[in-house]
Amino acid sequence: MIEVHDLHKTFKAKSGPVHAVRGVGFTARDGEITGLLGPNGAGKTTTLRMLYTLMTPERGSVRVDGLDAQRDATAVRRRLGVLPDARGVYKRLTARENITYFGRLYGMDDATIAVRIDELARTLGMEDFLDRRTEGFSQGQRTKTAIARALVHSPRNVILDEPTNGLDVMTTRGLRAFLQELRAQGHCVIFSSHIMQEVAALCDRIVIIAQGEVRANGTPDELRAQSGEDNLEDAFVQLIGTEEGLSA
Ligand SMILES: Nc1ncnc2c1ncn2[C@@H]1O[C@H](COP(=O)(O)OP(=O)(O)OP(=O)(O)O)[C@@H](O)[C@H]1O
Repeated sequence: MIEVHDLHKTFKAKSGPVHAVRGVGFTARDGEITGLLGPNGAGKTTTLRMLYTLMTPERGSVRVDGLDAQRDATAVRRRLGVLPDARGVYKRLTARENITYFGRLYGMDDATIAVRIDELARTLGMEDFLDRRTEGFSQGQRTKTAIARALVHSPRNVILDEPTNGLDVMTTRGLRAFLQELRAQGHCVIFSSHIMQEVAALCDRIVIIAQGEVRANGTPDELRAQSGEDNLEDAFVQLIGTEEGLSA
């Protein structure tokens, strides 16, 4: 479970401060998929970076399975699997070597890593390119490698930044099924997206974020009720106040 309380983050820019995240709070539960939905520049990536301890918030706190992300950063990292916005796979290594390297960093032995890679490769459809160097990989192949790498240690909590960016329809469907499987196994899954159809199709709980603030938070039914709209798409537009950047 990931509990986020009153996060704030400001960046200095030449033109003045950018208040990227202003008091974001929500809870992502085990056995649920929580979607962070918002237009470009809403503060999703910055929020996620604070969740996975890459960035320190100016204010507020993050707890992962009850552990404080700032005080117990190492223990928290062990409990997280992260697909960052910059996928950053090592291009001289094969996909398998990339994943193995991360498994070793998590203290896994090679036999366990090999079994786990077989499992992930099957689920994500990676068999064809698993033993190729990642240099020249398509975006989808790189993303799959980065997802497998994030999950090699079977983390309790999974954070994915725009996981379907650049993926084709079939791969997106496969990834959806995969996230549903993680949910069924009781994992806590958070992913960000600016595509409302995607969030609507998959999420148990949706946190709508715009201009660094949470505009609404609830199940799809609750959001429909809150906005007074029957259609989820209309509810999103109403709650965010703009259609900009919210489309496939
Ligand atoms: N390192 C940084 N320095 C300066 N400004 C930043 C930095 N990182 C983010 N920002 C600004 O903070 C705001 C929120 O950015 P963020 O990347 O969190 O949004 P996002 O919701 O993930 O958007 P997108 O869907 O476009 O990826 C934006 O205005 C962005 O320009």
